[in-house]
Amino acid sequence: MGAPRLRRRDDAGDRVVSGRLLLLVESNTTGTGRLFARRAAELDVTPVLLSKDPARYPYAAEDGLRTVVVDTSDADRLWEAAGRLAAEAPVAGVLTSSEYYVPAAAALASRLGLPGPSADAVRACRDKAEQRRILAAAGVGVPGFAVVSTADAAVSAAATRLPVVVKPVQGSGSLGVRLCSDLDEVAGHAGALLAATTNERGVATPGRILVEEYLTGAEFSVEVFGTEAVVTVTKHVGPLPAFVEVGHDVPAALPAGLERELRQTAVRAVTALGLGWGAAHVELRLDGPVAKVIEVNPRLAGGMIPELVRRACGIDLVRAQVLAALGRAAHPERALYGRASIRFLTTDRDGILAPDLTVSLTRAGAVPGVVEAVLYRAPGEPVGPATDFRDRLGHVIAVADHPAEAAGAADRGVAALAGAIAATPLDRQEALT
Ligand SMILES: Nc1ncnc2c1ncn2[C@@H]1O[C@H](COP(=O)(O)OP(=O)(O)OP(=O)(O)O)[C@@H](O)[C@H]1O
Repeated sequence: MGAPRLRRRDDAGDRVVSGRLLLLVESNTTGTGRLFARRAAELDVTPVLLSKDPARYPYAAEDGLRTVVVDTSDADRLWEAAGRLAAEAPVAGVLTSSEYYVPAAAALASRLGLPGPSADAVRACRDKAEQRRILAAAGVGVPGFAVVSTADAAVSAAATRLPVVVKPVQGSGSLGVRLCSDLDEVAGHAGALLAATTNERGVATPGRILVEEYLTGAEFSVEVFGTEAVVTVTKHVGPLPAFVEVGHDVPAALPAGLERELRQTAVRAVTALGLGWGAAHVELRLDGPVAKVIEVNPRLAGGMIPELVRRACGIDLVRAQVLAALGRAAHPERALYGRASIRFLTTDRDGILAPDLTVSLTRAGAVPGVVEAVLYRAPGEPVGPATDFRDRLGHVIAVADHPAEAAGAADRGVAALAGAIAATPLDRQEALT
């Protein structure tokens, strides 16, 4: 890789490029991807986004982020791209904020001799069936599950367990995760999932799905860094049969015993999976007094959770993750004792966004405690009921000293934001004709 170089001018423009590069392999599309690049720049490292299609991330152009177009699903193409960049300036780290590219980033980091999680561990973890088997074998609580590759096998597995959750073995953002109440629904949904040959990133699907016992207890996540539980988060999901995350409260307000149960289970899960490097996002549901793991993501949480943790606890998990990738010590210590809540805007019916969104945004922003109100869609866009994270329309973040105040302010804020949803496209069409 050669010795560190002095600052130089970037070929692609006249931005100043620092002596070392942080390679970002693709990005998530909702929030933290942008923050990784910003934190890197704050640490005097130049972020470079490696992507098949950088246009997927509008923030890259908005922030003037350097991008390299490369087939990120091909390890050798990534290696060659890293080699070309290393000829310009030393590569100091490799990271991703995208669930889908954690194994690719880990493998590239390892090949370059840079810090990162075990590529084998993250690959196994990303396959929810494999993850379930490892956790069950290690005695970590998980819902009852069956791995199947035909709709008939899904029906057989569901027969004694109804209602069941039927879901892909790989995925993110609750895509394809559905509660099925009878065997016809199981057959229909399992058949639809198995018929899809590629996921939403265009990657081939494995031809297996999970049929799981439905846990009805409250849902939480524990944000783990290394093998330390940093913070526990209360999660809210929208109406069944989908499981769209519609809000988070940070930190969760819990009795000490329950907090301990969640934290210990999350750390045992991370350890059993051979993770323990950088951030992991562990989702759990209660089954009586016992915490059971819904999923371990071998990456930083999405859904703006890192931003809530920063606002409530003064812990910057994105910065910690970037520091870890650069091989620098990162100790996420709590520095604040506030509360932060987010509520996502969703709708239960077809509609359209108003031509002027500023009124609703201003009203939401004016709710005491609200620190951020955002809409993700343009005026006049059609909207409809949410089945996965992509159908969320915006969010409101509120902070306060007490949990109920932060949650109440976020609820009031998102209710104000809902004023942006107007008549259905059909009504509008009729009105226009
Ligand atoms: N066995 C189960 N019992 C109860 N709820 C479940 C179960 N499996 C999944 N869910 C619900 O569905 C949501 C999404 O499931 P899961 O985490 O497996 O999918 P995902 O696509 O990886 O979602 P995300 O990226 O949001 O974590 C969970 O947060 C939980 O609310």
